[in-house]
Amino acid sequence: MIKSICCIGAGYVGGPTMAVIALKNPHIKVTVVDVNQDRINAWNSQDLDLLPIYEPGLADIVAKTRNVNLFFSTNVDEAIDQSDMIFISVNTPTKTYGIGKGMAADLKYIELCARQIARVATTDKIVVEKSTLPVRTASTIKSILKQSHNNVKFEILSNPEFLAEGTAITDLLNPDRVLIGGDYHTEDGKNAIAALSGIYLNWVTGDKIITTNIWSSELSKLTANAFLAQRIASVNAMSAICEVTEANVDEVAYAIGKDTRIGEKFLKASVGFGGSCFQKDILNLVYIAKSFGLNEVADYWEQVILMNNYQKKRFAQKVVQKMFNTVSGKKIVLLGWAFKKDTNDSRESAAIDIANYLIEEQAELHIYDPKVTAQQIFSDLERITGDNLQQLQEKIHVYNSAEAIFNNAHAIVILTEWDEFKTYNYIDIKNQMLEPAFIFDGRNILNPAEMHQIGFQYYGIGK
Ligand SMILES: NC(=O)C1=CN([C@@H]2O[C@H](COP(=O)(O)OP(=O)(O)OC[C@H]3O[C@@H](n4cnc5c(N)ncnc54)[C@H](O)[C@@H]3O)[C@@H](O)[C@H]2O)C=CC1
Ligand SMILES: O=C(O)[C@H]1O[C@H](OP(=O)(O)OP(=O)(O)OC[C@H]2O[C@@H](n3ccc(=O)[nH]c3=O)[C@H](O)[C@@H]2O)[C@H](O)[C@@H](O)[C@@H]1O
Repeated sequence: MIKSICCIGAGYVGGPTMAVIALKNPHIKVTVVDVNQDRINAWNSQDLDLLPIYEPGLADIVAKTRNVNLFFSTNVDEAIDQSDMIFISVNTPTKTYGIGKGMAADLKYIELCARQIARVATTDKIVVEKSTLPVRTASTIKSILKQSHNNVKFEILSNPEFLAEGTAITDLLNPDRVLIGGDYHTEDGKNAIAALSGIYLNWVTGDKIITTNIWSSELSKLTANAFLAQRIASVNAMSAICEVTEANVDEVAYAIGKDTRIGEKFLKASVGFGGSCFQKDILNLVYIAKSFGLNEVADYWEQVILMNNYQKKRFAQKVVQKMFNTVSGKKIVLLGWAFKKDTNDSRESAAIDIANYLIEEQAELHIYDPKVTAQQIFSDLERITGDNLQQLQEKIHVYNSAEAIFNNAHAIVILTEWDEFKTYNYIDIKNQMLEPAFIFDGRNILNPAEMHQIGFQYYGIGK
């Protein structure tokens, strides 16, 4: 019976996942630890608006559980030692150096966790891989844990997380499935799987809990993300064909989605997918395929990334081309910076690449996102443009609200599908803008007929 859980990594996965586990398992003490003091302070802040992660419904659960059976701390050693089960939920970004640079997953944080667990643990532990990892990582973790001198038994499980940001809490409360990979041929393995299942069974029905061997579980996570991203790349490829044939991508997506073998979800054409995982996980898969000499397999999946890059560039080029082939010195309003709505996360957001392209074309950018801070927007831009903060602040303007942003603008470019962008008074907005007033709707959230009627030059994706 598990009494105490430690989760290493208080990020987008560790925080919400542990909050829900704590809510549904009041008899278990859950401690989320991180080396980042600022992040832990933010998780502990009295004002729930200051939590480091914005997710609908998260603050309510934290309010109910924090300092009851959910704790946030930087004391990693103590939390490891006091727990029966340890979730590793640290970041696994794409490597930026050395062998596999730009493609392989960087496992240094995972290895550091494993070494720390091996050094600190004095009682038996179940170690759960929550981070997304290349297939066969568990064997690396196992060999590191074997070096422990404390005569401790470790059982390793893979339990990948399938939540999507923006809907993390509903995804966690009502998952399509929970996947547990473990050593189901041994008694210890079976017990560990049962212990982890027991935690989920407090709110997930048994038929949704899938048990596989550990390698299938690790590989299923990369596979799921590759398949999901491939659907978006496919529909975006079709959006390019729609734009030159007078077909409408929303209609095409609706028509094919009605085929239950295809299904209607994840067929929304866009400026391109973003987020911290799709690109990195597909690159990781490509690297794994290449390292086994499976070059055709690698090329097949890499095409999803290439298609996505093409979509971002195509959209930015269209903005320039429709505005008489120049945006130099023109005021362009970017609505949205997050990689999708209902999150404050901008990692790998399509907005970053599109802004960079427009900056290169000397546009004057005015940016507003309801949840991403100005500090984050400038730091994303510093990284992609190579300019320093002062240089950027001279030419780019970030707003706290959309109220004063549209005055004398040449164009509006919608990059994230935030609901509030649909509720604006576009008649008023049009009156504040220069003529001809352009809208480039990278998320197809506005009604084209209405926009044309107001007098906008309106361009969506795939129509
Ligand atoms: N963001 C998402 O929606 C999803 C992410 N994942 C996977 O979950 C993993 C975590 O992702 P995020 O939560 O988004 O990352 P994140 O970057 O938000 O959080 C990771 C945290 O781990 C901490 N950390 C790193 N090394 C540490 C160490 N040795 N000791 C203590 N803390 C340490 C970092 O300071 C950071 O706060 C990744 O492998 C990702 O692929 C899986 C499903 C969904
Ligand atoms: O491993 C992960 O991190 C997670 O990656 C994705 O979740 P996430 O990246 O948070 O968000 P998605 O809803 O998948 O959106 C990803 C990107 O695709 C775009 N998208 C999504 C759906 C769609 O139809 N069209 C489209 O352009 C979104 O705007 C966003 O930029 C998966 O959906 C999760 O199951 C997975 O756990």
